[in-house]
Amino acid sequence: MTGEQVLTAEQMAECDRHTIEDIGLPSLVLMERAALAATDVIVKQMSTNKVLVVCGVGNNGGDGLAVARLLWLKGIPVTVVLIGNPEKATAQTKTQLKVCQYYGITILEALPELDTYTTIVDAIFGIGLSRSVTGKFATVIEQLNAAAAGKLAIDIASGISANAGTVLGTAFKADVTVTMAYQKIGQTIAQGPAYNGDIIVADIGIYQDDHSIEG
Ligand SMILES: NC(=O)C1=CN([C@@H]2O[C@H](COP(=O)(O)OP(=O)(O)OC[C@H]3O[C@@H](n4cnc5c(N)ncnc54)[C@H](O)[C@@H]3O)[C@@H](O)[C@H]2O)[C@@H](O)CC1
Ligand SMILES: [K+]
Repeated sequence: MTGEQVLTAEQMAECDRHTIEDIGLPSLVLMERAALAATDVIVKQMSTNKVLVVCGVGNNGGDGLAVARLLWLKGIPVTVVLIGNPEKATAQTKTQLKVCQYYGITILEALPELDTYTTIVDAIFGIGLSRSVTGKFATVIEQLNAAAAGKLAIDIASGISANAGTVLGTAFKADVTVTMAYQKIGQTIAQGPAYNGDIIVADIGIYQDDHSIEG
């Protein structure tokens, strides 16, 4: 079903759309499955002494906020940094933000001192990255890269072009990437492999050819 195929950002976005609009699986269900998959890898493979989840305001950030909540509910110390204007967040990400606020998870607007964090989760940009990373986003990514913590990227290392595999300005350097449904072509070419770390493809219920699936 998933695994071997490699998709462009546009193909992946079309698969997302098809699953949500044509099949009818709610977007928040897919986001929850993405977050459960990433959380599982964090718990099994990363140090959970103190986790920092750095989120943008797109749906990649929504995945990150859901991960933060799932870690929190397991009793793992977690802090969120939200970069970007929350008023511009997607509907799903606004919902995830509200839920994190309900649980009293600390949500910062700027990076804290990174020395004590054992794992950093990158949920800044996913396949929606559309231009070069500059300004505060670039500064944050460079500071994260300089930290000693283990690093996990959600879907794709922020700053890597999902189609070309090139670094768009600057990019997060992950030890592990949990990518949703299919690898993106940019993870397999150019600088992509050097920034992914180990790739884990998570089956979250999105299939490119769902008519060929046998029950
Ligand atoms: N559509 C869905 O239902 C699902 C989406 N998923 C997640 O959603 C991600 C895609 O979400 P989106 O399409 O919302 O996009 P992203 O979350 O990847 O990023 C889009 C946001 O980043 C901004 N942006 C793009 N390039 C920028 C730059 N260089 N500097 C500053 N801001 C920049 C855009 O204006 C927008 O606000 C996937 O990678 C995956 O992590 C998963 O939750 C699975 C289901
Ligand atoms: K990311």
